[in-house]
Amino acid sequence: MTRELPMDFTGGYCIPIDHNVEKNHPDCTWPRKPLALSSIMAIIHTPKHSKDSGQMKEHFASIISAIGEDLTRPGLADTPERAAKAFEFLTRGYQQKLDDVVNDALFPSDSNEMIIVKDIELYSMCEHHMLPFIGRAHVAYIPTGKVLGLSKVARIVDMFARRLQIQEQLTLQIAETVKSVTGAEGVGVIVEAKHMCMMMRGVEKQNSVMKTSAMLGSFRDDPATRTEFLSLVR
Ligand SMILES: Nc1nc2c(ncn2[C@@H]2O[C@H](COP(=O)(O)OP(=O)(O)OP(=O)(O)O)[C@@H](O)[C@H]2O)c(=O)[nH]1
Repeated sequence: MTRELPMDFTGGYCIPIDHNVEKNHPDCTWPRKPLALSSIMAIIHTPKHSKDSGQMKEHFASIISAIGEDLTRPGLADTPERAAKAFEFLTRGYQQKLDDVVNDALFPSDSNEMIIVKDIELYSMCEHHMLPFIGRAHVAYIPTGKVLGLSKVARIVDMFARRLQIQEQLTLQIAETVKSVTGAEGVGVIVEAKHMCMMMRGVEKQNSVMKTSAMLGSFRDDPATRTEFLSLVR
């Protein structure tokens, strides 16, 4: 079945952003035109959900009953509550605010050399099956006067990973956010991950790895910068 995914156009390539955005956003037309960075940031930093763990607990109880299990047996009695808590944790990115995540950890620096944070492990969940995808992110940027606290790069990765995602969107969100927070002249992000929806079910391929990248600013425009990033990541 061919499916039209809602698309956004950023930095020269298209990625799905959000099912509601395309319908509602006046800039989202076809053929696509670039969204202003402020619009992108507003979209990706606005949590669209408020948590309700009581409701989640009830829903998990319904799912357990629906698969034919006995909710009253001792092993399962507390499972709806545990599952709700786990799910809340796994999707906590919706509750996070960028300002809190960054916590003003931006420091003046004269460096204009590439900064890379490699091998940031990530745990996310595909929005199609709500099954995990697990992998690593490599994030690089070239600062222009200020650098970001090292841990904050990993926190930004987590903030977006801990939502229902597709890998392409996650990759771009990390890149756009690092760029907007640091004002970097360029940002490169590579994510490599294995998707449980392809391993545990469906096509059942155990060894395929998905690699996605987002190159912004000089990482996009300057082949030497991109090559340096790719060689350092390798
Ligand atoms: N591009 C992309 N696709 C993803 C990601 N996570 C899951 N998918 C894919 O989303 C698609 C959903 O396809 P559907 O045909 O609607 O669902 P399905 O019948 O469960 O598909 P199968 O997984 O092929 O059994 C599948 O091809 C998944 O592999 C992701 O991060 N990026």
